[in-house]
Amino acid sequence: MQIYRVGGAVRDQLLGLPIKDIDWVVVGATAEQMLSQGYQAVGKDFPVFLHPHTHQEYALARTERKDGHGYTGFVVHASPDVTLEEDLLRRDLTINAMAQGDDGVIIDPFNGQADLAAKVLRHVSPAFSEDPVRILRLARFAARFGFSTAPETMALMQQMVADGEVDHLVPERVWQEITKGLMEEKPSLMFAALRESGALARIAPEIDALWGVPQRADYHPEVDTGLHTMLVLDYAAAQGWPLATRFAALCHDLGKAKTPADVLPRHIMHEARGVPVVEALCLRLRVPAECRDLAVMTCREHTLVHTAEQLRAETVLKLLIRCDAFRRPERFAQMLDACLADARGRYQFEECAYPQIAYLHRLLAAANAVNAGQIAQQCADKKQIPQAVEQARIAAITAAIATRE
Ligand SMILES: Nc1ncnc2c1ncn2[C@@H]1O[C@H](COP(=O)(O)OP(=O)(O)OP(=O)(O)O)[C@@H](O)[C@H]1O
Repeated sequence: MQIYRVGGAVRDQLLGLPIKDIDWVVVGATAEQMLSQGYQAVGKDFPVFLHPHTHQEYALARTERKDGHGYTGFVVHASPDVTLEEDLLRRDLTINAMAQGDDGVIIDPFNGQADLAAKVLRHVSPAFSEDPVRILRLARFAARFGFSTAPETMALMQQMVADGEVDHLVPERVWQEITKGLMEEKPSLMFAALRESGALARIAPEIDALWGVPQRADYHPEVDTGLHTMLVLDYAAAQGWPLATRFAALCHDLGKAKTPADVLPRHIMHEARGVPVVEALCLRLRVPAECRDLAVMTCREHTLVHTAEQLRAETVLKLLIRCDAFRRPERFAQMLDACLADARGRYQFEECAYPQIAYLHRLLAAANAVNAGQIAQQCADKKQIPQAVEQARIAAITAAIATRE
């Protein structure tokens, strides 16, 4: 048997990037041979084995063929007669279809090195169209490397979308790829590839609908809501913020696509209109609660946060309570970060001051300093405790507002 490094490890080494994990391909072996050498079988659908000591993954060289119409899985063929080249042929992109043997020689039958040098994402073979998740993979590699898509690959992806292939993707696979793409350096490039292929309109029409929606040019010199959303998202990514904050940045203005045409380019009530849209997207993609809740909250509150310094103490307290800021201050802080991204994700406002964050943190700290236990002891009628605590918090916030620097 021969063993080769394949895929991302070879690509990243050629790019001079750190290698996270190595995938190995074993040519000329059977599953029984692997097991007899102490490897543990781990692949549910594919013949993958774990090395007993290093715990690295070794896959038998394989070919596969689509099982029926739409994406329903693959019929996998792994046997000692499958060659390395046959295995590489069924991979997604030429830059991911290179191998390296023990001697260090790169095996590159599909010119992945040339595409790396030209910064191009190109499919390896027509088999690309057998798995629609490859469109999302390509899009996230675009976000990671800033590479362009080969015209023939873009045409193939557009055809796949037109054939309805993307509609067969299960939500978990979509969310997994979107998650990875959001964590890349420039997530907007993922959405650009998804839009151009037509896939975004199928997997997340709520996001796709933002392009072409105008906004007031005095607040938003970039005008287009889709472009603004991408600026906000890339700002969040550039700060290295976590997934939930990036997802909240992505979703904060979904309500703007629902603004009635006769009130454009104003977007009164877009926060309230957006909440059900964000909830529907999250439900469909099975977005985890942590991401969903922050996205809904940001969508609902971002305009109010922008006006924080004009708010009355009562309104501030209601905002803090709605956001559960007393119990979840770190999540509240994440929402404020997403609001900062919203403010700065605009042409000509890229470095605008955003005192709202420090201001609201100061008011939260003031409200938090209220000694609820002591108030409870002083209340003769227990039923009045919540109201008394609320009054004390409003007084504390009022005092903090009055001492504004
Ligand atoms: N859906 C797919 N279709 C075709 N080939 C795939 C697919 N998923 C993975 N591959 C192949 O398996 C390799 C390893 O996949 P993996 O998901 O670990 O990505 P990677 O290229 O290592 O990138 P990353 O740095 O994101 O882990 C890829 O480089 C590619 O050759």
